[in-house]
Amino acid sequence: MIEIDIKKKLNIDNGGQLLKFTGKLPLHTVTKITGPSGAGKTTLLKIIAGFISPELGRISVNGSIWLDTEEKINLSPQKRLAGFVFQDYALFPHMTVLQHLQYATKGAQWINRLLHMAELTAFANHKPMHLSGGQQQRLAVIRALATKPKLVLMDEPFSALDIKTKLRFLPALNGLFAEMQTTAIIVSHYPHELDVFAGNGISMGE
Ligand SMILES: Nc1ncnc2c1ncn2[C@@H]1O[C@H](COP(=O)(O)OP(=O)(O)OP(=O)(O)O)[C@@H](O)[C@H]1O
Repeated sequence: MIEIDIKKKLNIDNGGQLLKFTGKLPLHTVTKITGPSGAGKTTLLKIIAGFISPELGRISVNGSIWLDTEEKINLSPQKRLAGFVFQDYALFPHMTVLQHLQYATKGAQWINRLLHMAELTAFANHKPMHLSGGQQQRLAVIRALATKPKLVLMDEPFSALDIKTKLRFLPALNGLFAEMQTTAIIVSHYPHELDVFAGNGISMGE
């Protein structure tokens, strides 16, 4: 179980808005987060990953404390070991597709499997600027999975994919999550695109 109870001030320069989130998210399944723009979905994912610190709160994962502002505990992102798919992909411009994956793992078979799933095998030696938006996004997804993280946090990870690609890629991803017993938290503006994943939905800011 991931137990979250946090408070974070948002928009400090613009009047202030409080992001309050309390929830218990089950392990080994997908939690789907939706909500209007500005509700704080990205901020919540970054707080769970450890990239942003809330003013107040507590996060524990399977009993181990990642954050406790009262106890002054705040594990670094490196210690939380979550895979993260950023909304803007955050790829390395100077690295090829293959190098992105080799940076994360030495497992050649695993890399080949991820490339195949993302339909990127033929593009292994391409740098991001020579990939389409959808290919870049699929690379961001498989890079996040390359270290075989127990927890994957994905921010709008399918927004650049066309419907046919989604119909192939999402079920494959779902199968991989089941096989690896992955806990995933996925933010999407389109809740129905996540129907392939069993799991709970959370609506923020409505
Ligand atoms: N590190 C931060 N500290 C304080 N406020 C922040 C921080 N990062 C973003 N914000 C503010 O928090 C608000 C919510 O942003 P966030 O990106 O989390 O929303 P969102 O629900 O993901 O929106 P979208 O669906 O448009 O991506 C924004 O108004 C933003 O300016």
